[in-house]
Amino acid sequence: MQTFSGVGVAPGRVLGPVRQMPKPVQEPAAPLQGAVNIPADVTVESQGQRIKDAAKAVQTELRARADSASGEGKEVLEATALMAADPMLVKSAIKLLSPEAPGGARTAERAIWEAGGSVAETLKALGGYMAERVADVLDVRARIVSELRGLPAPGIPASDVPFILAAEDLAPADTATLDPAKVIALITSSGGPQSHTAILARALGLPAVVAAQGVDDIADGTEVYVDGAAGAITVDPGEDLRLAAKAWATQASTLAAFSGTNVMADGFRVPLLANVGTGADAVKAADAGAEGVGLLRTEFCFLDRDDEPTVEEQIAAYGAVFAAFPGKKVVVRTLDAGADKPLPFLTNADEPNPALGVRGYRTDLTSPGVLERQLEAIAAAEAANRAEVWVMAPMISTADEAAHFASLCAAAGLTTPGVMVEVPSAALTAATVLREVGFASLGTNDLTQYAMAADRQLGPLATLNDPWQPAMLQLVKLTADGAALVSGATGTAKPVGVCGEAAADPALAVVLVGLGVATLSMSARALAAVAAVLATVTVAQAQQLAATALAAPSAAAARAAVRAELPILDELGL
Ligand SMILES: C=C(OP(=O)(O)O)C(=O)O
Ligand SMILES: [Mg+2]
Repeated sequence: MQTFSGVGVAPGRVLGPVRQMPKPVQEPAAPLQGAVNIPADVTVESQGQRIKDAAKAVQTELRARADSASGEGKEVLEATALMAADPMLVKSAIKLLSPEAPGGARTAERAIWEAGGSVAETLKALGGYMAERVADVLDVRARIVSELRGLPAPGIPASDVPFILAAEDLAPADTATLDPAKVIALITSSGGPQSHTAILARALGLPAVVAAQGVDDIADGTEVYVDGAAGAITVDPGEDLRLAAKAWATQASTLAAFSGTNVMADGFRVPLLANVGTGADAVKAADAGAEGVGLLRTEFCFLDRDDEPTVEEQIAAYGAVFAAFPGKKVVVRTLDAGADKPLPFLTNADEPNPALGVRGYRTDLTSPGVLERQLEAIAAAEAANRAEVWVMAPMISTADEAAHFASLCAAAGLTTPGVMVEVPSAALTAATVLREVGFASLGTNDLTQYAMAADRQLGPLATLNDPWQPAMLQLVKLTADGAALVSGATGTAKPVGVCGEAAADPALAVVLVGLGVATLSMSARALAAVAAVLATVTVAQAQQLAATALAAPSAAAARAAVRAELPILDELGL
């Protein structure tokens, strides 16, 4: 039995065949200037026919996939199928096959590559809706090149049977076509606990292991067992692991849904909120019982945009989220562009150190006005809905920045400004920072990467990039202790929540509460498991477990010591 070990980022035990994510398509070689590097027996006509046949095959395949897909995935596939059928694309590729074409004759692969590139440039220049189709054209061109080469199509493989998707890492764009009915687990050789693969897995409730070296070499069809909590992948599993997968399936269907009110064993309330990116996410979160939204990632509404969304577009996007939570708290985070979430209208893609660069709140330095217009839109959307809107800025590092953000919120008529604590300086000076605003929310994904100086996207650094690191837990404690020194209007400490992925780990959630965190925000899928575990401990026990974790010499020791005291985790297979 061969095993691979990595970092478990979403719990669950499943068994199934592996399907590898095809490698990205390599650019076909350009012809030498003026030279015809094509064998004499290959005619322009035969190459033209190859292009036509390949385009047709791609279109047929995409149509078939669109027919069996639903929702956003179906729309993406339909739009891409239309592009593949576009006669302009095929015609301009065929022109490039001729020896008379500027620069000489191309191979069929090179011709479709260049033709697709030109169409993409034209669409980009047209802007607006047309520019949004650029990704579809580039996808079609990659698919036609793969077809011509006889290689599997790029993107998530199509399959009639459920499978375990193996990849080096997944990009945000892969999420639209990932069908959770078909993909039953994710395993990657790269990526950290805060990578897009990890965030996606938790949002979809799929067991996942990242940073498991070698899994991208497992042959297609090989049966493996994945344990998303233990971070282990076993090839050709024995009978005991088959039974474990069966037991998990039974358990997963019996874990009661979240009731909508989280109460600890002694009656203490810790509201459980949801992390969302769009109105559609918010509707799902409300259905899952979320007590509000603890993080609206506003940049997720505009990731495919080259230009700044208008105030009206923003009002519509935020209003759709507020409408799903009438009378409930919704914490809106202002645009967190930069690093892993580039927005061309705000960030410079050529920065040498993007994670340490102009990102989050800092873009107000280089693109003044965008933040004010966003706050204006949030205030207008608040006025048109009944949600209780709080607003926070990402990447705040100093009390001065917090004060400036609060003054912008006040000018927009927004009454509850706050900050994300995701830069260690903000945690270390929490009391002075919190004097300027009404609340703080710990972004443990970034706080971990900055505390440990370990890029959250990098697989080899996954063990450093672990929110159980005792240094991280100290920063959480410092923030909660700092907040306790500063009281708000009601005379009580200013509230500190957690909206990083740490909140979705049921054992770590207990520790966070023990450290003084008042609310936890997570992907809606995690609500039921976190609530089930919190219901078994009192605040005093959580504080004891927090002390145990803080005293541990390593992340692994902290996790093991706390898990040993929470038998419910094993009972629920978490
Ligand atoms: C919640 C966070 O923000 P994001 O993951 O969007 O950077 C975080 O950093 O923990
Ligand atoms: Mg962050």
